[in-house]
Amino acid sequence: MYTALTIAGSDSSGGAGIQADIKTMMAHGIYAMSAVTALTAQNTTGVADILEVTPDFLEKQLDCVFTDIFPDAVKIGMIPSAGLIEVTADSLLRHRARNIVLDPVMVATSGARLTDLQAVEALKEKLLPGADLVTPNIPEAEVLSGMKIKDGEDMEEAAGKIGDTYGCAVLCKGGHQLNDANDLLYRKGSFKWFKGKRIDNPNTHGTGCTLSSAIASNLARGMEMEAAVGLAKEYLSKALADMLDLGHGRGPMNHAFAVRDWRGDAANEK
Ligand SMILES: Nc1ncnc2c1ncn2[C@@H]1O[C@H](COP(=O)(O)OP(=O)(O)OP(=O)(O)O)[C@@H](O)[C@H]1O
Ligand SMILES: Cc1ncc(COP(=O)(O)O)c(N)n1
Repeated sequence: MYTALTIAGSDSSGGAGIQADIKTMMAHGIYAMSAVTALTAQNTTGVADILEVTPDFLEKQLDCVFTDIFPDAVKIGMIPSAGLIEVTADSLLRHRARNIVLDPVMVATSGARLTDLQAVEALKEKLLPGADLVTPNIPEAEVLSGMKIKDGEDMEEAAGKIGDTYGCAVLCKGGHQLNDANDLLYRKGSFKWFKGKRIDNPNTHGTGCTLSSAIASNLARGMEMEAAVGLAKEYLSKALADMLDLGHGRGPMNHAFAVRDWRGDAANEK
């Protein structure tokens, strides 16, 4: 059995964070494990509160996982503070973690800040250099590259800057563009565009978490980076195109499309 670990925050509404990661990994046939960085009280309309774990407790979770069931891939999502980032980076290095996919979560779809400003600096200094792939959306790529992004050419320049500065592959996600949903992979000096048709669904809560967990799941199976990204984008598009509509705000996607074969019916029908 292939295994993966998510290091992220819990989303009480189940659409993003640890919950989205585990659903995605399960749908990929991966044994999913988690190290929780924070509890969030949130739903589709916003984040009511955040309760961080202590760095010491995060370190213990990571030690427990790595010394027992070594993960074939690691997905990193929301880490709210610099102290928690430092512990994570040290632990990944100490345990020689592999296939590390870093989603540099900063702000939720609902607009709430999920990480403080010192955490962004620690992310750059400690986590990016050890990651195999970092997956910023456009606003995050602007923060990491220090430049404004208006079009595809700017995405290429920003992804190149981030990749060359931190020595990792970069997937700049285009979900925040108006007309299409094209993502750009920069790796070892070359670019590859993953074209996506924009799906007319406002329920995009957790798209970034889902995409990065799907990539980590594919890497855990031993897939090459390009194939892993391409297949992950296909999974994300299918989950979004299923048009699940839950909650009063920006709702989650449907991972259940992937288990319909087993159920023999539409798992989301009520
Ligand atoms: N309306 C859409 N139609 C098709 N694909 C989309 C749409 N919105 C986002 N995506 C895709 O979803 C993935 C995540 O991209 P996005 O830029 O939304 O990341 P994000 O902002 O980190 O996500 P999150 O909503 O979790 O914060 C990308 O592959 C992107 O192309
Ligand atoms: C615990 C947690 N992690 C990540 C996100 C980002 O996801 P989104 O931008 O879709 O709200 C979130 N809202 N909550």
